[in-house]
Amino acid sequence: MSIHIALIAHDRKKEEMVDFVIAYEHVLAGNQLYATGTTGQRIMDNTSLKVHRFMSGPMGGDQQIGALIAVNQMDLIVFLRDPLMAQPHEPDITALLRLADVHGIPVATNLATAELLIKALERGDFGWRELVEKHKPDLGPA
Ligand SMILES: O=C(CO)COP(=O)(O)O
Repeated sequence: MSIHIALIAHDRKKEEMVDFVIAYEHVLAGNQLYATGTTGQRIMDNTSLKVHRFMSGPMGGDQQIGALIAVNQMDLIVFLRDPLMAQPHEPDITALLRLADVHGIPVATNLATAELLIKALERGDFGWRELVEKHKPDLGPA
């Protein structure tokens, strides 16, 4: 199954993201990949993956990915956040993570969780979706 995956990394986490996408290129390939601007560029520079790039995070990229979550077009997010540095667009980051929680989208915010998610994806493990679906809030018109 091909799913929609967003890949986002703050500056001091971009090396981690590059290592991650190189290690799991075989799993990521075949899915629809999205990224904020600079992260997407780094991924394409270092792999043969094709990534749809949005704006850079501070310029609205997090919001663009949030908009895809809102219309049910995002299935999994790897967002390697920098927990040790304040970001000028912190409200956008919070909004993205909030929307992921509203819509029950799995988000990895560190490398360890990212590996767990990608390994589940590799196994084709989507059983978790049943319970998420059962407890989804009534979101009104689609
Ligand atoms: O700031 C970001 C996410 O909040 C990432 O943006 P870039 O990928 O453009 O660096």
